[in-house]
Amino acid sequence: MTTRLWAILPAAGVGRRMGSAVPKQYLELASRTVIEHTLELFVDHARIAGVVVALGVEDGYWEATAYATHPKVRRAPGGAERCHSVLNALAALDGQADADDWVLVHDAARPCLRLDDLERLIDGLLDDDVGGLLGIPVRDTMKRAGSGERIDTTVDRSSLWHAYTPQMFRLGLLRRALHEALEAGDLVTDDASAIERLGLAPRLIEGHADNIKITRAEDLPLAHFHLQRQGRI
Ligand SMILES: Nc1ccn([C@@H]2O[C@H](COP(=O)(O)OP(=O)(O)OP(=O)(O)O)[C@@H](O)[C@H]2O)c(=O)n1
Ligand SMILES: C[C@](O)(CO)[C@H](O)COP(=O)(O)O
Repeated sequence: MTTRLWAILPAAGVGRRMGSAVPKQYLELASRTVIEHTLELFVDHARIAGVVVALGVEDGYWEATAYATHPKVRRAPGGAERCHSVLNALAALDGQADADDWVLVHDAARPCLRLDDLERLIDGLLDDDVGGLLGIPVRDTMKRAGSGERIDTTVDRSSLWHAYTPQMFRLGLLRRALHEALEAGDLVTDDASAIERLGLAPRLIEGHADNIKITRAEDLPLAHFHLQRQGRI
C-alpha cells in the first residue's frame, strides 16, 4: 500500500485572545471565512487523501461553510486543548488510514500558508525517519522576562525558530506521542513537542513568515494583506 497523506485541521478553539463574539476561524476574510481559506489548499491538493477538521462541540458555524458536505472533508469532535483535538482527529481516520501514513497538522487559524511551502514540507519529509514542521528563524533579539516585566536575561537567538504549521508526522508515531504526553499531564501546545518527548528530533523546514496564526484582532487585516500579496484574493 502506498503511503498516503492526510490533513488534520484543529479548529475547535474559542479565540479568547481575539476577543470576538465569533470564533476566529469563522471570521470573515475577503468574503470567505478564515477556515475556508485554510481548507482550500488541502482539499484541492491532489496528494492529500482526505481532511479531518476538529470542531468544537458547540460549533454552530461549520454547516454554513462551503466545505461542510465536501466528500474529502470529515469532522471530529474537538477537545479541551489543541492536543486533545488533534488526537480526536487522528481517531477519525481509524479504518481508513494506516499507521505509516503521514498526517499534516495545520492550524485552521493559519489561512496564509503558501502552496510552495506545503510542497517543500512534504517533499522534504517524505523519506524522513521522524517528520518535522515549517518554521522561521527568529529575527529579533530575544529577552527572557524576570519579575515586574524587567529583563532577566538576553537569550542567544542564533538557533531559535518560530514553530509554525503544518507539522508532519507518521500517524502511528504522532498518536503514540500525544497519548504519552497527555498521560504525563503534558498539554503540549504543538505536535512536535509530543514527538520531542519521545527523544526524537523533528526537522525544521524554513517557510515564509506570512504563514501567520490569526491570534489577536490586529492579525486579521494582516492576513488580508498577505493573501492579497499572494494574489489569492
Ligand atoms: N481546544 C482547542 C484549542 C485550539 N484549537 C485550534 O488550534 C489552533 C491554534 O490554537 P489557538 O491559536 O490557540 O486558537 P484558540 O485556542 O482559539 O485561541 P485562544 O488561545 O486565544 O483562545 C486553532 O486553529 C484552534 O482552533 C483546537 O482545535 N482545539
Ligand atoms: C501549533 C502552533 O501554532 C505552533 O506555533 C502553536 O503552538 C499553537 O499555540 P496556541 O496557543 O494553540 O495558539
